[in-house]
Amino acid sequence: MKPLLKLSGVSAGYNGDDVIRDVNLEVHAHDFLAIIGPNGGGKTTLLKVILGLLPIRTGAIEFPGLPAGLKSIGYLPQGGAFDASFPISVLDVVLSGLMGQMKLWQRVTKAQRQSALALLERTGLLPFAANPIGELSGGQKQRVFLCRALIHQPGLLILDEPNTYVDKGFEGELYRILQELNRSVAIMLVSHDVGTISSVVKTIACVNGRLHYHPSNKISSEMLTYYNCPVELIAHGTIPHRVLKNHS
Ligand SMILES: Nc1ncnc2c1ncn2[C@@H]1O[C@H](COP(=O)(O)OP(=O)(O)OP(=O)(O)O)[C@@H](O)[C@H]1O
Repeated sequence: MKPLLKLSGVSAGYNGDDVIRDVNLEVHAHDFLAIIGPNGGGKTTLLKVILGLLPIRTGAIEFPGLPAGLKSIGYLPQGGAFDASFPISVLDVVLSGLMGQMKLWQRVTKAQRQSALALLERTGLLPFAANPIGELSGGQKQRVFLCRALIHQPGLLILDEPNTYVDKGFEGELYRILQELNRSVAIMLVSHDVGTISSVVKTIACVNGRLHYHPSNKISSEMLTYYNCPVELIAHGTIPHRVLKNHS
């Protein structure tokens, strides 16, 4: 099976300085890959080059198993990256995820509307479908943006810190939804929360300038220390968990 996404010897950065160096990575159908690493290690930069938002200095990025290339990728940016004060309904935000696929003069079909409503139902937001997006909480908005990233049925879903704004009560449910989605869509997930995601994902890549790939979801402190990605125990609320420390 061809990989959906293939990076070969990719280096990229800003103002002439490489942030990620000689990155090699393949993502295949049904993969559920966590991208972890310290602050400033280059995780978001990696996503930017995959999404074509940042030019690469060396190497190649290909989408052999995604016939529509970038258009087959669903993306949930950090914090939604959407002006939520815009007077638009929750349902229309979800449907706006189809814009890249549709011609200017095309109208949303009944089937597309039904799909959007089904996604809202799946994420517990159906009662809010007609509400202005600005009226929702941060966590609820993040769920709407997840639906928006899914509405065009991507082959690969990329999420940058999806739990940042999600209410704690929905975090477990979010991971459950992602695991269910993973039956039909490959997922790449950037996260700092090593403890939680290791039980959810299938494989792990640690990005710290270079990318170190682990074909398993088991994370040990030794492994992270070896790759210069030390972890520490912290507690949010009552449950302590491991997160990545800043690099010295
Ligand atoms: N637009 C930019 N211009 C210049 N430097 C940038 C830009 N964006 C990021 N950087 C720098 O690139 C490095 C990597 O940043 P990046 O956001 O990719 O890291 P990250 O691993 O996603 O970090 P975090 O975990 O804090 O989100 C950092 O040193 C950052 O300051």
